[in-house]
Amino acid sequence: MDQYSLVKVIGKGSFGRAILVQPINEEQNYVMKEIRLPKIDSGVRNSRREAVLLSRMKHPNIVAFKDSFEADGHLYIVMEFCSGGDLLQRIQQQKNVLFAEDVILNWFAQMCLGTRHIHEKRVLHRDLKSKNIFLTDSGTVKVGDFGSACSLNSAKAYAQTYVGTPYYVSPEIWDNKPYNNKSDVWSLGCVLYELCTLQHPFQSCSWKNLILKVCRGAYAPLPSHFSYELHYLIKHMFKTNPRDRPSVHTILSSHRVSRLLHKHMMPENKERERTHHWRREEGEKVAMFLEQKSFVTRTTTEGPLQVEQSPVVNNSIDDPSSHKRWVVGTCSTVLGVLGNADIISTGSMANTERADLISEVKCVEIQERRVRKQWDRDPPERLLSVLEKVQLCYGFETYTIHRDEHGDKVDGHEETITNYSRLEPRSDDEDTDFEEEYSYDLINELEKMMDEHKK
Ligand SMILES: Nc1ncnc2c1ncn2[C@@H]1O[C@H](COP(=O)(O)OP(=O)(O)OP(=O)(O)O)[C@@H](O)[C@H]1O
Repeated sequence: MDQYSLVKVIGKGSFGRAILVQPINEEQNYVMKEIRLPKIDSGVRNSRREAVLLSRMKHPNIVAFKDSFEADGHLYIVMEFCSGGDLLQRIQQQKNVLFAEDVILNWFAQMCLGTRHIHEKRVLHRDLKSKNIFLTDSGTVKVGDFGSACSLNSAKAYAQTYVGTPYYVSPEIWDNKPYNNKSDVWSLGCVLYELCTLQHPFQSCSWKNLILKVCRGAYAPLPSHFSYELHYLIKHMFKTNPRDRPSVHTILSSHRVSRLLHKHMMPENKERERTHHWRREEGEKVAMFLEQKSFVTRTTTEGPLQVEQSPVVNNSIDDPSSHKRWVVGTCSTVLGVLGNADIISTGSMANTERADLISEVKCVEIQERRVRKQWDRDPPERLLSVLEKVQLCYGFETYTIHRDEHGDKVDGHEETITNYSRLEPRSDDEDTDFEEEYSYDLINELEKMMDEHKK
């Protein structure tokens, strides 16, 4: 503590103060968060988690960790100072003058880059909102406040469940489903919408209607001057079924908006994105290669050559010794279709012998759309009746509910259980599996919380 001099208090959160400090031997200012340590051990462990998780993040779009220590019953976390304030403050300063689309896309691309880094570390932020996204003097956007975040490799993180800040909470949370990476995407969608309209996407004068709107994904359309891509992105980020929402990785690499986002990225960020992008020259090279490549795939010792059935046009199926070839022209059409397709499930391909690949792809897309429609559902009645009794002014607060410790058998400061299968790289169509393993009776917890408020 002695190595920092106090400049001023910049704000108060629900767990303590945020103080602007300067290290004795440095010119630069930092923010020191002072968090009262609770009396009980589990509470102390939860408080320390913010420091542990923040220290694991190293990315230009995440508030940088400097130091943490404990003194006089407080935990202190020292981090980078973002002198441009938070996005909520910036939105309020606008006084109803909308931001230009260029500015919005530039900020949003940076938010996505920061959030993708968090998700790549198998961490869920769980409280993304305009108040937790900061700006530096140079206009760099930084995701901050890991007070609600949880690591999927940490058993103790499961000891508490999440409510978040109700205006930013996704439909699956109200439906008692586990929090997952797409729930963070929903919250990012809320921030993006706020930047576009200076309003919350889901607003109402009662909680009941607010949650109804969230669960139905019912929001007022963006002003029409915004690009088609931005409208399309918002629509997808507010899909009520998390499986239909794009992951942050998809938004940055293969969504209809990706190209537009890349245009607004800093050169250093573009460099990494380029490696993820399907470039035309590369596509043509692959097409040429496939065209030349022979396609016999399996032989047996006893019988003649077995030609594996595939969706490739076969010129001489009756002659087992001849090679199958990709037909000139097919590849570029396939690439065209693949370029426009969303996520393609290859599972059903094997059932269709020598099917035309292009119509197969289209068919899978149509089937997926049909299945997706069935997911729409109304929010639970019990939740709605609870919400009728709640005051809307609680909507901006972050809520965290602590689980009963007895069931956890979590003891000791740094205990973690690593589930290695969760650390494996995943393809985009699997990425909703990145979620908390426990689910809770959130409504029951809310009822208890309301009772406490009344006392
Ligand atoms: N790294 C930072 N740079 C600049 N300002 C910051 C930084 N971190 C926090 N602040 C500001 O300090 C104030 C308090 O932040 P803090 O995170 O402690 O609580 P909060 O976000 O207001 O509430 P909550 O308890 O819900 O997290 C806020 O106004 C916030 O904008």
